[in-house]
Formats: sequence, C-alpha cells, structure tokens
Amino acid sequence: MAHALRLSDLPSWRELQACAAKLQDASISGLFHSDPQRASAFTATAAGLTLDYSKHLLCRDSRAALLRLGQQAQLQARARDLVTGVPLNNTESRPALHTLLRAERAPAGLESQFSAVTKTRERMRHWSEQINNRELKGHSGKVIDTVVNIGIGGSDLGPRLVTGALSAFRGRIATHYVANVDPADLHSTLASLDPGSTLLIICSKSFRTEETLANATAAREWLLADGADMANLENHFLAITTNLDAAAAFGVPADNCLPMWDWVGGRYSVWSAVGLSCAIAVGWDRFNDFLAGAAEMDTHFVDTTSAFNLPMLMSLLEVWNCNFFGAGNHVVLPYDHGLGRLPDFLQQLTMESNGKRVSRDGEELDYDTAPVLWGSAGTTGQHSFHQLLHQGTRLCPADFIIPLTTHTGAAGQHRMLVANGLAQSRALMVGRGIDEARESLLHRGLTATEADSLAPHLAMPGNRPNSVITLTSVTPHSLGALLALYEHRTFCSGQLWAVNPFDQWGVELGKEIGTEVLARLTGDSSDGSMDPATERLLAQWHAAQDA
Ligand SMILES: O=P(O)(O)OC[C@H]1O[C@](O)(CO)[C@@H](O)[C@@H]1O
Repeated sequence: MAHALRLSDLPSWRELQACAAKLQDASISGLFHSDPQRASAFTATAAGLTLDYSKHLLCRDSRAALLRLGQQAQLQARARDLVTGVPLNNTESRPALHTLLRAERAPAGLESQFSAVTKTRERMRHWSEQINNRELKGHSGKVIDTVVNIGIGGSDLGPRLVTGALSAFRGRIATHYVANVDPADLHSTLASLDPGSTLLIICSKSFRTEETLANATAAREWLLADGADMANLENHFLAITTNLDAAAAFGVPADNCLPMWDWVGGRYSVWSAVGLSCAIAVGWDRFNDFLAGAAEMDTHFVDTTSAFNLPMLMSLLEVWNCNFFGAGNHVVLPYDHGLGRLPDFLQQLTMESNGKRVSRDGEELDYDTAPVLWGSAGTTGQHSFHQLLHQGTRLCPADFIIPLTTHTGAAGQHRMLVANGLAQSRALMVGRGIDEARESLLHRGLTATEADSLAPHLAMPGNRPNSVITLTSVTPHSLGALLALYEHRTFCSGQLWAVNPFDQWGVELGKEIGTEVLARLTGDSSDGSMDPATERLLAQWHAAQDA
C-alpha cells in the first residue's frame, strides 16, 4: 500500500484552517440568511436516507475546500479499493470485505470468498426457517422457541441493535443477548427461560474471548443440569466462528458451526452469520432486505461523487468539526426507541476503528482522530444531558436520526416525538440571545431587576452544529442502509486521518494484564510485583473473600 499521507500533509489542510478562522465569528443562522438555497443545497439523499447538513458552520466555499480535502485523500479510489478486496488492513495483511457479505454478486477476483458467503447465507436461511417453522427440538423433545446469543463486542452489539430496532418485524421466536462476564447478565437472562426449548448461539470470531467462553460454559452447565448430555448438545448449540476446532472442542458439532472469516472485522460482521439471531428473529426474507439496504448504500458509496456522497460528506463534516473546531466528541440522537442501542453500536464501530494515535505506517499523528461518541434515544436524553448540549462549554456536534412515520400505530404520539427532534436540532442552531431571554422573563411577569439577573441563565449561544438524517420509517432495508452509511463514514474518516480502521491492537494490553490479575485472584500466581495501587486492590479483594 502507498505511504499514508497524513491529514495535515494534505494541501487543503492549511486552506481549511483559514476557512475555519474566517467562520469563527459567523453564525449558522446567518449562513441561511445569506444563502436562500442553503436548506436544499446542503441536503443529499441515498438509499432512502436524507442527510440534512445545513446546520453546520460551513459555507459553500469551505464545503468546496473540504471536498478538495476528500479528493486529496483519494476517498473515491479508497472506496473502490475497499469493495474490491485490496488489503487495506495493513497491520494484519488482510482486506476488509464486509461489503461482500451483502453483495449480490462477486467483484472480480473475489469469487471464492463470495461462494463461501452465499453457502453460509443458505445455511443461515436453513436455520432461520427450521426454527421459525418450529421444526427444531431440544434434548427432551420440546420445540425450540427461544434463542440466546452469547457474544461480546461485534459479536453482540450489531445483532442486539438490529433485533431491537426491527421489533415491529419480529416473529414468534424470543431472542435474548448475553455479553457481560458479570454472571448477573447470564443468570438474569436464563432465569425465566426453559433450557429444554432454548437454543444458544455462541458468537465469537476467535472463540477465544474469555467473557464469551465463560458464559457459554455456564450455559452448557445449565443445559446439562436440565438433563441434556454432551451427545445431544447439538440440539441446543450453534457456533459462529473462524475457529472451528475450538468450537468442536467445546462440544458444537461441525454441522452446527457457521463460519466467519478473518477478512471481516468483528464490528463490521452483523451482515455475516453473526446476524443469525436477527435472521431468526425477523425471518430470512427480512434479513435479506437488511442486506439489500446495505448493498444499496455500498453502491451509492462507490459510485457517487463526493459532493453527493452521504458517507463521504458525513466523514468530511466529522473531520471539519474535530480537526478545525476542536470538537472532541460526537453525540448520536436517534428519535426512535428501537434505535436506542445505536450509540452503543457506533461506539465500537467508530472508536475501535479510528481511536488510533499513529498512522497506518506507525508514525505518530499531530492531530486528533476519532472523537468520543455517545448518545441515547430521544426524547429521554432531553431530560438528562441536553442541558449541556445547549448551554455547556463543550462543542458537541450531533446527529439526529428521525424516522418520519411509526410502526406503532400511534401517529399522534409519534408526531410529538418528531416535533421534539426537529425542535432540538433547531434550538441547538438558533439558541436564544440575552435580550430575547429577558423579554420572555418580563412576559412571564418578572420585574425588570429579576429579569436582568435571570436572563444570562436562560440565554444560550446556539451555533451548535448538527446533522439530521431522516428516513420514512425503520425497516430492514433502511436500517441496513443506515448502518452501512456509518460504516463507510467511519472508513472515510480513517482514510482522512491516515489510520488503519480495521485493527484494534489497543485492546490487547488490558486482556494480557487481565490474565495476570486473574492468576493473582485464583492464587495461581503469587508474584507481587504489580504497581502499589493494584497490589493494594488485590489485597482488598482477598480480604473481602476471607471476611
Ligand atoms: O468475536 P470475538 O472474537 O469473541 O471478539 C469479540 C470482540 O472483541 C474484540 O476483539 C475486542 O476485544 C472486538 O474487536 C470483537 O468484536
């Protein structure tokens, strides 16, 4: 791969610094006044999603400079590299082929991988249909009617989000997710379930993740205690993994193992057999629609010029806000209860991908990379952290995600939800000046002195950048498009920051020290050479066990 050109080496870097300096004192509302076409000129549509990015501190000139930055980083060429299997994951010498998982046909040269994908899709369809047709029976002859997915990180967050977001499309199979090694997670989930009618899907790309193996082992005990034996565990366990040997050693026969591949990163894997629990929950045809929605976004991403390319625009905005206005965080606000777990999913997607401090060539970077991502479903967040969004000292660029219709049938209440989302987006931009605040207080009957002293507390600066993504409704298709949009935005930001968005070496040290600490807790190691703070905490833990 070509030497990584750092963001600050790109010719437009300085030009954009000058653009940002010029806009420092500008107001977003003012940009609307000087550009009557702004609302439509700063809107783009793809795969059923509309991105309105007019409420950013970005004029037409600075947008043109940003688009030049994208060209200098060769985003269009990199998009093609991604889908054609160029080994972009340079530290692990692999391509990142998540787009192949939702493709309808194989790009040239990827025929054998695509054939493995289509065979696995067939096997997913088989399991999904067999379970939904109530043909799978447990060890005691009971029909399997419940699925528990045991996995963590990418083997949990994607399927958990999709199953929750598509609750209006769910069939009769109950679906649960267990991720945390805290035994409370597994225990509280299994407490109300019947082992005889439960299927456990052990989802682990590596089949080495401690949390997942601990939960899978405890779940196996639960089944054995119900009268199952090792020979008929096949009625109760599926495994999704690249490590078929480890799955077999655990007791999952080959026919019950669906493959993963090293060319799919965990956080990009919901489209693979990792999504089997979703396919079971909503049925195969709908899962296929989910893949089709993502594939439509893939085509848009590869074929569309950057000025109208949703992932590229969103990525350029991310860089604009982070690297030219110092935004260290990004808030995601789905105005849809079912999308409540989207921020969790996006945290792994964006922060595990782009939370890097060296370039893909290993050179230290002199600019910030991925912002801290957080958020929650509207309107609940309004009664919690929106105070800080409106009046705090930090710049928190926001994404509002607003489905325009609801599956609930409660159109009136949904109208309130939409009104809140639109209002918050507007309020962040327009704010409220001190005179207006004072006027409103006088209007409420306060004296002039009271109004003067309270007005600064009601005033808000506005000018807080935000995007609004609208969709007709959350369907398998639009959800697929939305997740693919964020995947490609993350990829583009990785290219702009010149990092490798497909590795995650930063998680290793904690795992290694975790093994050493566990050995100290179990007594398998007595080496007391850790730092004094950790040694004191270890002693405190031992004392608590002895008490
Ligand atoms: O699917 P696995 O191999 O159990 O890994 C789970 C998660 O752990 C990580 O490797 C981080 O520790 C993630 O990247 C991954 O999604």
